[in-house]
Amino acid sequence: MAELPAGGNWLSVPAPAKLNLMLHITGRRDDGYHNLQTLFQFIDHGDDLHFRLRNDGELTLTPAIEGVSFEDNLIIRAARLLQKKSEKTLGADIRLDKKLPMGGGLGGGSSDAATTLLALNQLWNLQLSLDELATLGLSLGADVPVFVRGEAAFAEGVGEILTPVPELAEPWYLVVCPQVHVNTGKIFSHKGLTRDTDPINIRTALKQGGRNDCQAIVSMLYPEVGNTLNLLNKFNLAKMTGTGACIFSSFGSEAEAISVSEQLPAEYVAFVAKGVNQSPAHKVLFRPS
Ligand SMILES: C[C@@](CO)(OP(=O)(O)O)[C@H](O)COP(=O)(O)OP(=O)(O)OC[C@H]1O[C@@H](n2ccc(N)nc2=O)[C@H](O)[C@@H]1O
Ligand SMILES: Nc1ncnc2c1ncn2[C@@H]1O[C@H](COP(=O)(O)OP(=O)(O)O)[C@@H](O)[C@H]1O
Repeated sequence: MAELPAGGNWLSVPAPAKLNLMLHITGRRDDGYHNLQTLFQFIDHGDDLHFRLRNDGELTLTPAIEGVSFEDNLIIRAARLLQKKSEKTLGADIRLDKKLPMGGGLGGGSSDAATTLLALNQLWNLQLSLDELATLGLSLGADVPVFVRGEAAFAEGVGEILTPVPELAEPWYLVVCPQVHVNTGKIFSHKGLTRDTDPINIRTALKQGGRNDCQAIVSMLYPEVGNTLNLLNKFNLAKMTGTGACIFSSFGSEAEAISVSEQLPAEYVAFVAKGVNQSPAHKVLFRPS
């Protein structure tokens, strides 16, 4: 990341990735969306965003994301929602240090949106509650509310009915990112998708975990995903996050995770990160003073 331009104070806030430790699809709703049951946990790896106040109502974002227009970028969409809500003419310069792959199931876009809502709420002194920010966030994407609330959670509905699960273990993860962009809509509309898994309760989800109902279809449509799962499974149980493409495997120590990553073929893109039940964004913004 290039140095932040001089002048003004920059507020730097991480936008962590999430993993779906299990993902069951329990039905299809009348609006075409699917009801899910999923366990969300954050990892201490993600994008970084930097915000500087402007008093002229303008928004800038540097650098742009290739293939995503300025107004479509979830960062700008989140900022616009807050501008509308506050009826104030505040603006911001925003710098994005993008590290997460797009369409990887790591929730990078949703996390960028949530970090923007949290950071600008503070920078613009809007005093919106987490409930209000989560409701605004849901209009941007089903995964935004969990990032706004910042607690590892069991999620139901399309992901907006959240029950915190602070008791989740916080292992080290090896995350491998096959270089394909999975189209979420294509997976949910596939006729072979398992979409009638019986609902389970939180206790069962925490005790037994669960599978990812999208994994079989994604592996079939994107062979790189299936191949990566097969390879990682030789070392340790591996699972896909969200609608893919990224695969993760958990370890008791950082050293074990690194050791497996070092045994992967050189062309594999992978990183090691720690599972955390509190969002790193919350750690920065709600640090006790
Ligand atoms: C399933 C998850 C789990 O985390 O996958 P990832 O995106 O993280 O991989 C998310 O909740 C994804 O939520 P979100 O990111 O909002 O989904 P979008 O890309 O907007 O969804 C694209 C399309 O998939 C379908 N869709 C999405 C979510 C859902 N619960 N049911 C659906 O049927 C809808 O047709 C929607 O138009
Ligand atoms: N700031 C952003 N970061 C990533 N993706 C964005 C962003 N703004 C808009 N998008 C769009 O959202 C899509 C989903 O991105 P992302 O959240 O990273 O994937 P996933 O939901 O699979 O983890 C991207 O393909 C891109 O078109």
